[in-house]
Amino acid sequence: MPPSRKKLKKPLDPSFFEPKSQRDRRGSAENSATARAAAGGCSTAKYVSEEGDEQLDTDTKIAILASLHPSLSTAALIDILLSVNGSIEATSKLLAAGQTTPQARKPPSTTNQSSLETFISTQGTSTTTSTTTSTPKPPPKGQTLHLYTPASIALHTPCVLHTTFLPPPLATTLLQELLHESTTFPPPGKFNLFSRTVQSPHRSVMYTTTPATTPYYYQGLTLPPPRAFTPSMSTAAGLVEEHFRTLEPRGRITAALVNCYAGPQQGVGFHTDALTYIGPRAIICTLSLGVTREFRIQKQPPSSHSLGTYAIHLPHNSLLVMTAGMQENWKHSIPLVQRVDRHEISGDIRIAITFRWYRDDYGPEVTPACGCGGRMVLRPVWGGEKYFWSCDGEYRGVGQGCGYFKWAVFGEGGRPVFEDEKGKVVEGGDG
Ligand SMILES: O=C(O)CCC(=O)C(=O)O
Ligand SMILES: [Fe+2]
Repeated sequence: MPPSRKKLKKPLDPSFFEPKSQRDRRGSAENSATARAAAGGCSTAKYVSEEGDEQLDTDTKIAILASLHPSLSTAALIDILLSVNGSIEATSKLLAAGQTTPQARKPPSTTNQSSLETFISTQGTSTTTSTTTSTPKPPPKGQTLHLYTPASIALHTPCVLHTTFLPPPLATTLLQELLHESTTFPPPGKFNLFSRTVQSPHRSVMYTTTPATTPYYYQGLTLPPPRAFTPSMSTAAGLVEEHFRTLEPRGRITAALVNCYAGPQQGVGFHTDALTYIGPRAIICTLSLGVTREFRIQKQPPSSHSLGTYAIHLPHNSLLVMTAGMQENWKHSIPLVQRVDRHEISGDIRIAITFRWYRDDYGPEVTPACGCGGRMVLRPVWGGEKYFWSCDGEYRGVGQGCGYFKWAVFGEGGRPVFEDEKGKVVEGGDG
C-alpha cells in the first residue's frame, strides 16, 4: 500500500471547494443568467408580429412573452405556447382573455411519459402564481418531466441547451463525416464503457487532439488508442472551446467521446462520466447530430424519497452543457425508445460528440498506478463534498485489485496532489 500522506507543502485553493450551498446558489444564478442570455434578454425583447413567429426559436418566443407577461412563470408560458402551436399572438390573446392554463394538450412525443404540460397539470398547482425566479418543484418519483426549451431546461436542471449551435452547413458536414466514421466503430457490447451495471447498446470511440503516449483506461479496461479529430470535428471543437472558455477560462477541448446510436433501441443506461481524466467539477459539452433523442437525468443520491426524472430533448445541432458539479450530483442516460422521428440525413441514427477537457494534470501518465499494477480512478462522494482515488480492480471482477483507497487532495485550480512511492508530495503537470 502507498505510504500515508505527508503534510502538504502547497496551500489548497480555497475557492475551488467553496461550500456547496454557495456553489449551488451561484450555479443556479449562472444557469438562469445563461438562460436569460440565451433567450436574448427578457428586458430587451420586442414583440414580433405573427408573420415573424415561425422564424423565432421557442426560447426567443418565451423571452418575448415573459417581457409581455412578467407575472407568469416560464413553465406556464411554455405550456400555453405549446398548446397554440407556438403562436405568440395566440398565446397573448389567451392571456389577455384571462386564460392562464393551456386549452388543449399536445401529445407527448413518446409513450408512457408525461409531458411538461401534463406534469404541471397533474401537480395540481396553479401555473399562474409561480415566478420565473423561483426554483420549480422537481417531478415526483415515477414521473418524467419533459423539457424542450433552453429556458425550461435551465430553470429545472443543471444543464444548459444551445440550439442551432454550429453554422448549419458545418453541422451537416460533420454529421456526414461521423456517419462515415461510425461504420468503423467497434460493435456494441465489445467492451463496456461504463460501469458493470450499465447497459451500453451503442458504439463509441474516443478522439483526442494530440495522440496519447500512454493508454487510457476506463472501468478496468485499456481503451483502444484514441483517434485524431476529423477536420470538421476540429472546426466544431474550436467553436465549442470558445464557449467552454467562457465557463472555464483555463479550459481547452482536448478530447471527445463520439457515440453512435443506430436506431431507437440503442442508448446508454444511467451513469456519471468518470472524473479520472477530467478532474472534479468538470464541464462536459455534448453536440447532438441527427435524430432527436431524450437525455434523461436524475438527481442523486437515490433515497427512499427519490425524485422523478427530467427528459431533455436534444435536437440536431444542439449543444448541451453539463455544468460544473453535475457529475457529482446527477446521473444521465439516453433511454431506449419505441420510435424516433427520422432525420433527413441520418435516418434513425443519432451521433453525440461529448467534448471534454482531458487535463494534462490528470493525464494517464501522471495519475498514479496502485499497488496491484492497476490504475486508480477518481470518484466523488455524492454531492461532491469529497473525492477519493481507488483501485480500478473492482471493475475487473470480484476479488480483483488491491483495494487502494485514498481521499483526494487538490491544489490550485483543482490540480491533483499525490505522493510518490517515497511519500513525497507531487502535483500533476500543467493543466
Ligand atoms: O449521447 C449522449 O448525449 C450522452 C453520452 C454519454 O453519456 C457519454 O458519452 O458519457
Ligand atoms: Fe455520459
